[in-house]
Amino acid sequence: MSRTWSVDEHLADILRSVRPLDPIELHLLDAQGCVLVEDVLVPTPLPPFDNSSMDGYAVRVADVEKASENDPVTLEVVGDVAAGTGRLPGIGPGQAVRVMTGAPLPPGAEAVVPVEWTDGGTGGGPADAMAAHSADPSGATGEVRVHRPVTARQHVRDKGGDIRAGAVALEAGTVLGPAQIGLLAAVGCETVTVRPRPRVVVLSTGSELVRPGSPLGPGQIHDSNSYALTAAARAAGAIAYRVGAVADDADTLRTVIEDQLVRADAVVTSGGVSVGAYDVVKEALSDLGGTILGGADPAESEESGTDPEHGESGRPPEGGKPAAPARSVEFRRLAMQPGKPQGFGLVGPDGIPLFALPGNPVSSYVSFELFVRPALRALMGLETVSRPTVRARLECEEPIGSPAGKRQFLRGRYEPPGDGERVGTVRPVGGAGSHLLGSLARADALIVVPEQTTEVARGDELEVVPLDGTD
Ligand SMILES: Nc1nc2c(c(=O)[nH]1)N[C@H]1C(S)=C(S)[C@@H](COP(=O)(O)OP(=O)(O)OC[C@H]3O[C@@H](n4cnc5c(N)ncnc54)[C@H](O)[C@@H]3O)O[C@H]1N2
Ligand code: MOO
Repeated sequence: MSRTWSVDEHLADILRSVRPLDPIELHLLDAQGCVLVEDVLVPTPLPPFDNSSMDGYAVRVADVEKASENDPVTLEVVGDVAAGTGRLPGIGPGQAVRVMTGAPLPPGAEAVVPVEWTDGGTGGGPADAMAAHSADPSGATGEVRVHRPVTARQHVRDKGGDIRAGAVALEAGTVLGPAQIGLLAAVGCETVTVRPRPRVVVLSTGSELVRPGSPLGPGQIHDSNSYALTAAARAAGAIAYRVGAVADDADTLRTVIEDQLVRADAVVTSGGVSVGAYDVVKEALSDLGGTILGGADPAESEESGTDPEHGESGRPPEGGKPAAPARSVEFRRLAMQPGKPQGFGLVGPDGIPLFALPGNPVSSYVSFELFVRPALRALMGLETVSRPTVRARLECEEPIGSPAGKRQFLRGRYEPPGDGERVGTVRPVGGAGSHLLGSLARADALIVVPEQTTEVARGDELEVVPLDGTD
């Protein structure tokens, strides 16, 4: 390791290196959370036909103009239209058709009188509801007494009133949430072209690691990082594959990563990046020479006929920008705590981003939040890649020290501002140790102590990063 990098420099370097994934066509529900790459036009108007917004009677306005509760107007019921009905009875003077919510407006009808404004065909007072079709399968016939007038188009939803045919239903760049997926379904789209969710391979390293569910031998611990990081990748919108723990052996690790690259848009490892004798990730990835993991060397690529369309990294350039140059994994020291040792690079012929995170459980999780999550969001084509932050006043009994020159990320619980308060409060949970998984699990936010600050105390206003909750 040479110089120390700031958090912002490291993140900027990562974001410079990742490009949004190539668009693919996905079925609607598989596209949830993805970004649309092209405008979606509405082929047919929405709604596709004039229809009733109420269960009631389709009428001509003039026929019910004088209707009142004391002096109802009696109309002849000439038909019954359920939602989905294609053949529609026409309405002449003095006639009505019983219609259900969403049913097409019959020809000749100008408005719909809700059933509650009629006797429902019973000959009595105002009705609460219509008789269920199962109870009265003959449908609506006979007469209906209308107690109130309606205005033209009242209780009618106009054809194209929501969106006109040919209009843009959703613009390129829209993130598909439930409402957007509903709209696409409504206009008849079965598939959409979006940036896919990145496939993230997560593996942990360490010969001390044992899978949860297995008993611990002497010196062993359960592998928690690969679980936390897989869950974090999923929470970030990725499709995550947990490979599990790889023993501290450089050749094995290289082979496992090479094997996994086929299904990876990003690789996340944990552990083995510090200065110990068994820090295998660093050993396996920092000096790759001509192996496949190092990616194509730009000079070699030209000679070996790399497709110029696909740039040196093997990935297509996006929006005219040059593709990211291939670069092997670089290990660096960051001015942050936790998360000081970090590795990042592009590996394999396709220049897949690889994040080598430190092994301490809090360090790997905080590193994921700060560096991997933004990169995954960039791969998805999302514009906002980092979590929004808030300001909050610190609530703590004793002053808390922070290492000079390092940005510290304490774990805390955030309380939003109450009525009339400008900022909320944040209370530290547990200490600064990067092994404190118990307190991490009770926290819902990271408290950011700037590099130049060496002590914070109650009442200090700090930047806070709210994290995903469990709800
Ligand atoms: N002499 C120095 N020692 C250390 C330094 C240093 O600068 N000089 N840096 C420390 C810092 S900071 C960190 S962070 C760690 C990073 O170490 P590694 O990335 O090499 O991680 P490991 O040594 O493999 O593990 C560290 C710690 O975390 C536990 N661990 C690892 N993987 C998992 C897992 N999947 N699940 C649960 N726990 C895991 C591991 O058992 C160790 O206790 O280095 C410091 N040392
Ligand atoms: O990543 Mo280390 O936390 O700085 O213990």
